Amino acid sequence: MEHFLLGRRATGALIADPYSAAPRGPSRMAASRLPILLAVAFSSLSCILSHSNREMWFQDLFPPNTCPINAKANTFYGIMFDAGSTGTRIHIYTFVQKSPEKLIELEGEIFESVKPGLSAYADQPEKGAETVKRLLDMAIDAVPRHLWKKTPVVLKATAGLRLLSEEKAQALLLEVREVFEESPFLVPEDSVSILDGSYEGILAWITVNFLTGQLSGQNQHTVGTLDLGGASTQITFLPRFEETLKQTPGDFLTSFEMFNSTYKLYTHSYLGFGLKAARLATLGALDMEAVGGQMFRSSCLPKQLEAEWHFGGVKYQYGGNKQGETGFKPCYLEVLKVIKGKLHQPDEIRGSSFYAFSYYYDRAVDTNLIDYEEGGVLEVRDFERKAKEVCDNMERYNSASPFLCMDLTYITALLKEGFGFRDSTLLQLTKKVNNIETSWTLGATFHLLQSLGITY
Ligand SMILES: O=c1[nH]cnc2c1ncn2[C@@H]1O[C@H](COP(=O)(O)OP(=O)(O)O)[C@@H](O)[C@H]1O
Ligand SMILES: [Ca+2]
Repeated sequence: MEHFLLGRRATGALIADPYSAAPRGPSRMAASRLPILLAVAFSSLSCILSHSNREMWFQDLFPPNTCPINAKANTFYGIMFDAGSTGTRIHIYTFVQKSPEKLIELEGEIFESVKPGLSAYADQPEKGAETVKRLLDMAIDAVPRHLWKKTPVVLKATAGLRLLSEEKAQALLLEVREVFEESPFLVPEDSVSILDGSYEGILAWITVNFLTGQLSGQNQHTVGTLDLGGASTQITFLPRFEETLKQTPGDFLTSFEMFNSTYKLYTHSYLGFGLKAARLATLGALDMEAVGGQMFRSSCLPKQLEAEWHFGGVKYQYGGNKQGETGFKPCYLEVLKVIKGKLHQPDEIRGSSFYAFSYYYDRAVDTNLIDYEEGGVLEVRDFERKAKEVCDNMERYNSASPFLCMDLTYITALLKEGFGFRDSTLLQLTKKVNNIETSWTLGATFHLLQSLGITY
């Protein structure tokens, strides 16, 4: 079992900031003021302690002789980039410390994204870094000038870069690091890296459970999370039964500390099981070496379709089964080959409900199962019903993505045959909670603030 200690205790004065600045920036700034549980070491004792400990590398983050006891309400920022396999996103979080005795609050988020993801620039790392720079320019506008030097900027890449060769991934990360170094922001050590898969699940779990208020107070009823990316997928939950801990392979369990609690989580990231990687696997095109003008066909695609698809910087030609079968049944069998026996099935989850986002959300929106703004609660069987409807009437759904049938069938098979959920398992489809994106980036920013000694 792995054990992550997320951050260490803060030394108070390092948290304090004499400046008080109203957040400004684009209208996307979410105005929600979440009551927060971030325990911040703002006691006068820690203020004294920190004064004797000023030589730390992050000392510039806050003025050395600021005593929090005198600090007024202040605002600070954290910039977290998510370099996903299908796109790069910037999350600029605003936090407010209203008074030394109070816990800090997450005030809002500015979010923007670009496509394609960094991995599409595997052979042009400078161009890839340019996409990051364009997003970072937004932060220049969003963060008040006098706070630039104290605002940390971090980028974490997920499955797209995990699948690249070490050399290509490192070249991209190096270029991004240069962009950061040239910016006016605080660039912590290790500010540009590939995020470990198990961290990805844990940090998303922290985000969702933080935003839904489950990490504070005595009666915590945490919820499990399901993230379906382009290249990998994560499942994370807090096991309630001893039996689950006994039945689970050690590397699926991770213990970590956050907000003064220790959690032992079940989490796993399945690389190559994201929605787009699964398309390639279903088409039999996952082995990139095999590509070379070859046409990949599937019963999950419209019969007459012949098209090209670019993913991860590689071009694929694909099409429908001109002569053979199409529809839900043959498609399900095709997809099953990709999934069957490849995933661990914890018994405990069969009766639980889960939060689901990313491509679970997008495909549910695409087929009107949920509203784009509101999200909603679905049962696993709703995805299967929709998959049948789309796959057995493929021509009718022609206007949407030609992969709609394959995607819905994959989601159905992943949930049922992969993780072992029941038809009746409830899924809470959520994009935002209180106007904040349900992404691992918020959990990662808490971790960042902890490691900089700002919160614990
Ligand atoms: O912050 C976010 N807000 C909204 N959607 C997001 C965010 N981050 C990721 N997504 C969703 O994640 C999916 C793409 O996955 P991604 O590109 O992150 O692949 P990966 O996780 O396998 O690297 C899409 O459904 C996209 O809408
Ligand atoms: Ca992702």
